[in-house]
Amino acid sequence: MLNRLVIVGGGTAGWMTASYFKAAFGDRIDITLVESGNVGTVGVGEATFSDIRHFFEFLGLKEKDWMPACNATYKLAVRFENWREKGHSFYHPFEQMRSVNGFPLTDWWLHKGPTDQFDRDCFVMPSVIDAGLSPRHLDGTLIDQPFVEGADEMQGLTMSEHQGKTQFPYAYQFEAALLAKYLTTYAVERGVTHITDDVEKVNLDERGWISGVTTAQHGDIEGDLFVDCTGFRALLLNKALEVPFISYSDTLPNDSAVALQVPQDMKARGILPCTTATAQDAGWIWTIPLMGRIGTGYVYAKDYLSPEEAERTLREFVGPAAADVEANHIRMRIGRSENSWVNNCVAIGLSSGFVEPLESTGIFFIHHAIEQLAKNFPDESWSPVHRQLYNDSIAHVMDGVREFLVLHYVAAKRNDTQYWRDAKTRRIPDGLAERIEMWKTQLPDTETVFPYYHGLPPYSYMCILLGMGGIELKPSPALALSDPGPAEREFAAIRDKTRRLAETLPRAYDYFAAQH
Ligand SMILES: Cc1cc2nc3c(=O)[nH]c(=O)nc-3n(C[C@H](O)[C@H](O)[C@H](O)COP(=O)(O)OP(=O)(O)OC[C@H]3O[C@@H](n4cnc5c(N)ncnc54)[C@H](O)[C@@H]3O)c2cc1C
Ligand SMILES: N[C@H](Cc1c[nH]c2cc(Cl)ccc12)C(=O)O
Repeated sequence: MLNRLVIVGGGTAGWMTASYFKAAFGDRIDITLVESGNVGTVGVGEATFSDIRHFFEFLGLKEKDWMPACNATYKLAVRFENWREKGHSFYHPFEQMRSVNGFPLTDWWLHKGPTDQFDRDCFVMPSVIDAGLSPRHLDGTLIDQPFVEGADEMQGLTMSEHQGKTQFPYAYQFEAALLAKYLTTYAVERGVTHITDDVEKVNLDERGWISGVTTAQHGDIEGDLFVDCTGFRALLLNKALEVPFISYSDTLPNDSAVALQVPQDMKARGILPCTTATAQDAGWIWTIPLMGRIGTGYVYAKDYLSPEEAERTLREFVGPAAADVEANHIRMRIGRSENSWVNNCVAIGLSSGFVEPLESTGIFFIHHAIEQLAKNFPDESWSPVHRQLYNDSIAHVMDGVREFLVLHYVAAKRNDTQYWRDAKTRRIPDGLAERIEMWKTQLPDTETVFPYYHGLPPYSYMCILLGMGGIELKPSPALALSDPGPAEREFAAIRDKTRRLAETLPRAYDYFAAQH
């Protein structure tokens, strides 16, 4: 039986993989995780997709247990500031797009918008976020959404099987290092062998398959399937097996980041329950509120900005609270491995690929890779079909997300610096130009977005197109011949619901203070 899994690397990717496979296969799988005591983890990675809740459910973990341990908060949207012009903001919320007579509400909004804010008119969440509210009441009940928690027909589905069925109203923000620690306890309690040591050599057999890894103090570790979770180093897949890496730098030039972890009194400050991405002269700054601190960082292209200037800008942006905080400068490898599974080696996490964290996709990539590996887990026959299906799925998810991110820059109206002007003339992925031409006339739908599963529904594309403001969009001509009454009633219903929620939901801080 093929059941010896060796995971090299103990960051978020390594521990998520170890925990998931123990939860999936129990004692029938033998898992060893070796992580260096000398090489650190990336140390950021704090905002997620809402889909991550399936991961926690699969492990049997409850919010009330893991969230306080990871200083976690709720994320109801990404808030984009200054991408259209300075002073403008809009949300990409976790909220299903309403549809009226077969047309998305955003189409009706284009036809006859009640205000110039598509997000506040078409969704409830933006006003909930502006008011700093929690999506759960103090007794734990969920915001009034068309969503049934724990519905039987949803159990055991992968993320791709869930897509389009429901939209859960929030994701999470947490300290990734604390989550890795929490999962270490989870995995070790369930029988994962944990070794702290440096892998110094990857041993290949005559076919070029990995027979084992040699550590500094624990000798050789042998296994059947090796999971490379060594981060940007990609020691097994890219270094030992020499699998080529496809850079995305021609379409996504941001290759650097500087991060700060700024202690804050969240009670005094309050929690804006979202991740904010504020456009800058040569990139953007993330702001992620956690319990007890703000995680923040400037993502930029070093062709346009030096690390010193980036750090200075970030410190000015944060203000005096950052004065004594040490900055963490990070070089990002943007792109993906040609194949993430080769022979008996599967790369998961940064070793497989990465795109800038503008839509918080890093942990989503890990979760997706784990689900796909579980689905395509090999036996002694090592069928190439499993590898092929896995590799295609990983490539599609990463290429699809790349396309979505490129759209942010192409659609942003801002053009006040060379960085933003170049964003309009840089090469874009094949197919995107044609799709944008189509979306100018007909808003994105399942038929016209990137044709493979990549985690993002068509309404996400609508939000970016409508919010960024640099591409002129037209409503469907059919709406001019249609009765506007039902759409007007829907806009009014959203206004009513927003008012009702503002009166009943607790402040986000108060909700978490009660949990802690
Ligand atoms: C600037 C930035 C911001 C990000 N923000 C987000 C976000 O908001 N949301 C999100 O979802 N994702 C985000 N990510 C991505 C996220 O950080 C990663 O996906 C996640 O942390 C997984 O990292 P990893 O485990 O693959 O690698 P790492 O954290 O780098 O871990 C690598 C592991 O390999 C081990 N290792 C390396 N060499 C050896 C060796 N020789 N022997 C033994 N062990 C070894 C190390 O000790 C470490 O344990 C961000 C990434 C960056 C760079
Ligand atoms: N898989 C979906 C992806 C998704 C839907 N809405 C949003 C909003 C934001 Cl900010 C990020 C991702 C998504 C999910 O996670 O719910």
